[in-house]
Amino acid sequence: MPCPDELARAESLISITPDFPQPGILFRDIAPVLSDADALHAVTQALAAPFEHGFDLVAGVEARGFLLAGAVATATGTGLLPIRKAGKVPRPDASVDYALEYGIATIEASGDLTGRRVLLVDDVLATGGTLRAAISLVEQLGGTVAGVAVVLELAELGGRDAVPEAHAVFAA
Ligand SMILES: O=P(O)(O)OC[C@H]1O[C@H](OP(=O)(O)OP(=O)(O)O)[C@H](O)[C@@H]1O
Ligand SMILES: Nc1ncnc2[nH]cnc12
Repeated sequence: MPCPDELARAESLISITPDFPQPGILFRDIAPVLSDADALHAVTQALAAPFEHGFDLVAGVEARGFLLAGAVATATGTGLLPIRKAGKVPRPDASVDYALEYGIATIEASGDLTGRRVLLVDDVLATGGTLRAAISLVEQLGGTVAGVAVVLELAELGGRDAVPEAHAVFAA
C-alpha cells in the first residue's frame, strides 16, 4: 500500500477549474498528479491494491483512463485493454452509447475476453455513465469485471449509484 502522506500530497495536486468544458462544470484535472513521479507511483499503487491478484487485464477508457490503465498494468505485470471512443477501432466487436456529466459518447473495443478478469480504471467517477458503459462493453466481449477503480469520485454527482462496486482513491 502507498504511504498515506504521499497519497495526501497527490490529492492536493489535482487542479479544479470552474466552467470547463461547459458553464457549470467544476473540472478536476489529474495531469499534475501524472507529471509528479512520487504522486503517480502512490496513486498507481492505490488503484491496484484492493484487487491484488484478482485480475489479469487492466482496461481504461480513452483518453485519461488510458494513462492510468497503462501505469497500473505495468506496475502489476498484466495486459492492457484500450477502450476507445467511437470511430477508432477498425472492426469493433462491441459498442456502447452512454451519457456523461457533460455530453454523450460511444465507446468501442474488439477482442475475445472469455476467461479474462478485467480491472477497469479511470480518473474521475462523476455520473458513472462512462464506467457503467465500460462494464457493459467488457461483458459483451465475454470478460468478467473483477473490479473498478478511480482516482477521484465526485460524490454529489451520484456515480456510486450507477457503479456501486467502484473503489475510489479520493472523494470530493
Ligand atoms: O462519470 P461520468 O459522468 O461518465 O464522467 C467520467 C468520465 O469523464 C471523463 O472522460 P471524457 O469523456 O471527458 O474523456 P477524456 O478522458 O478524453 O477527457 C473522465 O475521464 C471519465 O472517463
Ligand atoms: N467534473 C469533472 N472533472 C473532470 N472530469 C470529469 N468527467 C466528468 N465530469 C468531470
